[in-house]
This record gives sequence, structure tokens and C-alpha cells, in this order.
Amino acid sequence: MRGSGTTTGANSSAAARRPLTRLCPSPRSGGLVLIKNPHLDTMEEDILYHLDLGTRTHNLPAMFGDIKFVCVGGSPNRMKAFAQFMHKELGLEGSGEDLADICAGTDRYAMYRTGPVLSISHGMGIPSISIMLHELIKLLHHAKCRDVTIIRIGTSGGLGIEAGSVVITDTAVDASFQPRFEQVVLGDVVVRSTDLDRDLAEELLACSKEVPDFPTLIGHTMCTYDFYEGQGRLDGALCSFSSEKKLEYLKRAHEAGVRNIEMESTAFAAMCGLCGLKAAVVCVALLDRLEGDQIRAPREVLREYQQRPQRLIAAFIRRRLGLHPPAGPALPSSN
Ligand SMILES: O=P(O)(O)O[C@H]1O[C@H](CO)[C@@H](O)[C@H]1O
Ligand SMILES: O=c1cc[nH]c(=O)[nH]1
Repeated sequence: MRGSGTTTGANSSAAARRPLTRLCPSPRSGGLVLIKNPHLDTMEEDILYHLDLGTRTHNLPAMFGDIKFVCVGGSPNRMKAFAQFMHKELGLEGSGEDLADICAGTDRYAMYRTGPVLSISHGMGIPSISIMLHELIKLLHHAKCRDVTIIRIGTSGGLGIEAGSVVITDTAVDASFQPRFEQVVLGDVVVRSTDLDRDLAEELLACSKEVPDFPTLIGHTMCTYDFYEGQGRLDGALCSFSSEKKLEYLKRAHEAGVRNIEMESTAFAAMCGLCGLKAAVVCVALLDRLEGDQIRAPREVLREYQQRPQRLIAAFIRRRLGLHPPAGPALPSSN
């Protein structure tokens, strides 16, 4: 059901669902990013407010037209470290330490580019990633980018897997284990599909053989609106359920195929899918939620865990670009 949407009248008891055909991507995009908004064509200027970029103030095709890989993740420091790491992995000139934040004029998001790779932070949760993605997707469109692959590299809570395992998402599901992203638009609930690119997930799994020092697997990723009660944690400021109910819920999630839990994947999958971007979600598990709620691993261990998705994606990008692995073990810096 990729590319389709249904609305549920939030105020109607009949809750009729009807297809939103205007949201279907054209199969003939020629690798360009698809923007599903007729109003954009009527605007003389588009200000990408939260990125501190715009179509009048910046030459977006010159700045970004050759971007082929976009990597996103919650933390600005992680995404800076990833850009610096990629700089080295691509064998580009200089140390990469001096890469500038393209969005320095705003402190909402941070963005770095090195070679054909763009690295951007998105903050925590669906509202934050959704704003960033609206502006990023328009940026790629204005820049006339073609054949872009976009990957979220994040952290998550594992479900029945060893801490430090990396999960490549096949399907992003909501907190009811359904492959859907629901958003209220003009008072109606719009339901969008959360399919991700299966071939890309398999390609990433194949690349994981190049980084064999941690387990990598494919599974469903559950996306929630909250880190605490929303993920069945007993340790928030509020908790309205027993530890038995929590475990029963997490076990049901595991039986439904969920292997990790985070807070952005459904919105990411839905928005990228509708706009014709090949997308993947690759997150490391910081703990096994069947064993506890608090993240107890030492900071050094957590830093090394965060580098795992970055190393896998570096292997993938190098392979796509036909580059050989660099000599010696390379690691992202410790952000
Ligand atoms: O590690 P990142 O990418 O920030 O994402 C995960 O970490 C945050 C919670 O700690 C949530 O945003 C969740 O999705
Ligand atoms: O348990 C976790 C860990 C990281 N991110 C989440 O959303 N949940």
C-alpha cells in the first residue's frame, strides 16, 4: 500500500476511510525527489526556516545537487562525528575536523556535508523529525538531486536481542504493531503506509558482513510517541500499569516481529516513501527491554554502540561508490 493514504474523520463516528490518491508517487520520477504539494509551484521563494536555507538566499542546486546519500540521526554531535568519519572513509582531502555546520544560523538542527554525503540531526520524536524532513525533502527537490538514498542511524531499545545489536528495519510499526503512521490534518486522521525499501535492507545486511564484530539483524521497529510510558517503561514520572502488564505488552510486540523500539521510524518511512526516496532505518539497541528499563551501560560502551550503525553505513556507502575499505580499523570519533 506504499504511496497511498486514508483519512479517518476524527469527528465522525462512521470514521470512513477514503484513499488519498493525490499522495501517490508517480512511478516515473526519474530518480528525482517527489514533492506532493501543488502550492509550492505558486511560491516565488521557499524559506526553509528551521534549516536557515532558502531558494532566494542560497544556490541550492550548486550546494547540494550532487548529494547521493543523506544520513539522519537525533543528536547534532553524532551527525557531526558521522560526517567527519565519512570524510576519512571516503579518502577526501584534509582531516575533516573543520567541516562547517551548514545550518549554523539556527540551533534547531545541524547539517554537514562531505563528498556526496549529507549528515543532519533531527532531534527527538516524530514532531521534530517531521519538521526536519519537510524542509530536507524540499531542499533535495529544489537542488534537483537524483537517486538519493536516505538512512536514519539511531539508537533504540532492543526486544529479545543482545545489547549492542544493530537492527535494520524491514517495517516500521506503531505502538499497536500496525505498519502505519497516523497524523491529524485539518482535524482528520490521515493514515500513511510505513513500508521501507526491502532491497536496501537486504543490501545493508549483506554489508554487515564487512563489520562482523557485532550482531546485525533485520526486524520490525516499533515507533512510539514517548520514551517512558509510551515504551512500557516503569521508571518515568508517571506510570499507569503494572510490571506484569508491561512484560505482557513487550512480549506481544516481540511475537509480532518487533526487535527494537524508537521514536521516529514511522514518520520517517511514511514521508520518505511518499516522496520517492529509498529509505532505511538502522538503529543500535542500547539494552534489551525484556531485561529492564534503565540504560545502565557505561558512557564509553554507549559511545561505541552508537558508532556501530555509522560503521555499517560507511561500509555501505563505500561499497556503493566502489571504494575499497580503508587500511586499518577506522572508528568514528566518540560522539
Ligand atoms: O538515537 P536517536 O536517533 O536520537 O533516537 C532515539 O533516541 C531518542 C530517545 O533517547 C529517540 O529520539 C529515539 O528514537
Ligand atoms: O529504549 C530506548 C533507547 C533508545 N531510544 C529509545 O527510543 N528507546
